[in-house]
Parts: sequence; C-alpha cells; structure tokens
Amino acid sequence: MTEIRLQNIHQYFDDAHILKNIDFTFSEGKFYTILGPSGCGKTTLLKIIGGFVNPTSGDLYFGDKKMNDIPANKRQVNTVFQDYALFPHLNVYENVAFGLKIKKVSKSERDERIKEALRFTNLTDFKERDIESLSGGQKQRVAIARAIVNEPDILLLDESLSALDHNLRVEMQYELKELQQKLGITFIFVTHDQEEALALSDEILVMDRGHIVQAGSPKDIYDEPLNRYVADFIGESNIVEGEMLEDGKVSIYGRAYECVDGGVKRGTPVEVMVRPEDIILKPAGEGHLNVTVDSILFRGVHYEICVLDEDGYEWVIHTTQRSEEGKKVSIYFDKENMHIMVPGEKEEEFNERLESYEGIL
Ligand SMILES: Nc1ncnc2c1ncn2[C@@H]1O[C@H](COP(=O)(O)OP(=O)(O)OP(=O)(O)O)[C@@H](O)[C@H]1O
Repeated sequence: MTEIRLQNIHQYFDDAHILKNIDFTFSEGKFYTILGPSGCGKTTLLKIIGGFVNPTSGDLYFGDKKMNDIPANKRQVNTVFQDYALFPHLNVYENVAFGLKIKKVSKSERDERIKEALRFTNLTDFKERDIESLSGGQKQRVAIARAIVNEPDILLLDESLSALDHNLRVEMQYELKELQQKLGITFIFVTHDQEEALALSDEILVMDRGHIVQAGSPKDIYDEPLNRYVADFIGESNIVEGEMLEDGKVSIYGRAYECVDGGVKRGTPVEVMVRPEDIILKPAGEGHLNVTVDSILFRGVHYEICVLDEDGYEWVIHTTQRSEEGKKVSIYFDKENMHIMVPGEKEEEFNERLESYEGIL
C-alpha cells in the first residue's frame, strides 16, 4: 500500500505551462477522481504518477520513496487507457496473461492470478473469447483484469468509461466502485463527467488550467464549492452577487438575508449560490422574491423552471411541482441552502474560514 505525494510539480511542454505547482497527497486505498474540462492537464497528471511523463520540476513520492527517476515498469502502478489498448489477435485469457509472461511469472502462479483477476471482473466465462467479439463493457473489464492481475498498489484509469453508452456506463460505474472496495487499492480515475465523479469518488480533485482548484468529498464539493468555477462545473447553480453585512447575514440586491456562513469582513462583495433543487416555489408574496415563470422544461424526474425576478434576474428551479408560463409566484430558500463564496479566495483560506467559523457556531 502506498501514499502518493506530489510536491510542487510543474510541467511544461515547450513553452506551454501545463501543470502549475501541483501539491497533493493521495491517501492509500481511496477512490480519487480528477475532474476538469478538456485540456486542463488531467491526463498529464496521471502520466506523471504512472511514470510516462517526467515532471519538468517538483517531486513525486510513493510513501517515503522518491519516484521521479523510477521507470513506469518498476512502479506498483497500472493504467487502464481510454482505448483499452488490448491485443486484438489474442483472446481474453491471453490478453490478461501477456504481462505476466513477459515478467516470467511461473505458469502455476500465472494461472492462479489470472483466474482471480477474471473472477474479480466477472469474466470467468469469457476467457476463451476473441477480443473482437466482446461488447464495449466487456472490453473495459478485460483492460481492468489485465491491470489488476499485476497486483498493483495503484490503478490509474484515464476516461476509461467514456467509450460506453449511457446505460452501460452507469452499470460499469457500479462495478468499478465495487471492485475498488474489494481490492482496497488506490484508484485514480480521470473524467470530465461531473456525474461520474460524484457517483464514484471518495475524493474529487477539480482542475482548471493546470491547477487543482479544490479537492474534497463529493458532498463537500457539491455543497460548499470554493468558487463559481467549481459550482458551475459540479451540478447546476444559481449564483447572485451580494455583500456580507455581518456573520450570518448577507445582502442580495439590497435586501438582507440570514445565512449560515461567516468569517468574512463586513462589506466584502460575495457570490451567493443556491442550487436549483433547493428553491421552493410559493404563492406570490409568500417567498423571498416575487417572480414570473418564464419557461418550463420536463426533465423526467423534475421540471426545470426558469423564473424572472422583479429586477429581471433569472433563477433556475428544479421541482416536481407543476407551474405555468407567465404565472406570478415567489421563490423561497432556507438559509442552510445559501452558500457564500468570496471571489479570489484560495482553497486554504476557504477551508480555514469554514473551519473557524463553523467552530464558533
Ligand atoms: N506530450 C505532449 N507534448 C505537447 N503538449 C502536450 C503533450 N501532452 C499533453 N499536451 C498538452 O497539454 C495540455 C493538457 O493535456 P492533457 O491531456 O493533460 O489534458 P486533459 O485534461 O487530460 O484533456 P482531455 O480531457 O481532453 O484528455 C493540452 O493542451 C495538450 O495538448
């Protein structure tokens, strides 16, 4: 088992500064997801851990051992790539066996380990099958079996569910989570799909242009995003400008609201986030703000209703309540569901503020 520590990692490709001062420790045995838009540096970070890219500067440690100069095949790490990189001319068993043969593992040990890897990935009945005859989900399982047969401490998965259709993808998410729990090793999964990140992870690292912007449990990141970027990237949100009046009180468009956040100087401009599912529709005059229903979309499990307040600002609401376009209603949200963000605040400052203020409450 291995803790992975990235210390002041920078990565340049020619003049392009791709990773900027990455400082992060992955604990043993957890499911991590690196989440961010295309091009933000997720795969590069994974490749540094896997040993396929040497960082321009900074250090990588597994436990106490510095890994910068240790080649990929000498690290207790295996990678499952997006395209699975399976050998099309070999069957399932042979694909899983390949690495062990190269390493000259004895036939009896090889057979035992392959049997175990196929069992873990529910492929026992498929071992004789040609790769080409398998579905996308089965190919993905072979790629995972081929990685775990090496008994790695760390499994890296690069957008490895993205080739699958929606239903299969959801099914594989369950399998992947279960597999990680059974094996108890560290999984580092890369995706740009926020729902996938929320469903799978013990911890999510949100990246933006080479930085880790915020790291935390899915619930922390969803309920208490550091800033507008994270709030928008994970889930949908209503974000309005406000000003802090005092601890537990914020002004939005000149009207004072009670909130549960604090530790921000009086008069500081803030952004206030309310998730669409936390807004309640009430008859006109009974909520915080009077609004007019602008549009309604049926989204299967809820309606997505856009309303305009009297200042012309739009609010998005997810509700199972039916309404009508043009109807005059009002919106209400509990103080616990308002989240205050301070533009420009760094993750350490934000965490300190949350801890110290919550400590007072
Ligand atoms: N070997 C390389 N040489 C030059 N540029 C590279 C190299 N590898 C990656 N890059 C560039 O670094 C940036 C980050 O790439 P990376 O693959 O890490 O992003 P990503 O977040 O994984 O994106 P995606 O979700 O599209 O895979 C991109 O602009 C990419 O073009």
